[in-house]
Amino acid sequence: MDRIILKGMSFYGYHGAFEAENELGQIFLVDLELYLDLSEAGETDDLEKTVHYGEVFELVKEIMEGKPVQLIEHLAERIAKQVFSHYNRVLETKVKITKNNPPIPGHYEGVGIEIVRKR
Ligand SMILES: Nc1nc2c(c(=O)[nH]1)N=C([C@H](O)[C@@H](O)CO)CN2
Repeated sequence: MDRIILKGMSFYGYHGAFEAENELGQIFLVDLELYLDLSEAGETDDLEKTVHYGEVFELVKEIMEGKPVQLIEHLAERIAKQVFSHYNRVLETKVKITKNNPPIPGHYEGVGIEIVRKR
């Protein structure tokens, strides 16, 4: 299916299950895919016939820079719900959230989760 992709969005937030994370904060990376039919927008060259990815960025930013929660799963679920409630055209969404520097000793590129939700 066609999709709109928002890749490597980066936000500073205070989410986490540990107190240190809530106090110091850290960078969260978000990748988002919206599955929808893009043929009408392609045919007509009309922004009204698709989803404006700039608006979607603002929606994600509000959640990621908003009230701290414990789990990145909860952030991803909130993003998926907001996408569906704002954009009827979107049939499915994939949300990936990564922390590159969580307070976990060891060597790794990052830790994260990915969810796929259908309307
Ligand atoms: N599945 C998850 N596991 C963990 C999370 C999370 O959000 N989802 N969070 C933490 C801590 O906040 C982590 O950043 C530091 O250990 C632990 N595990």
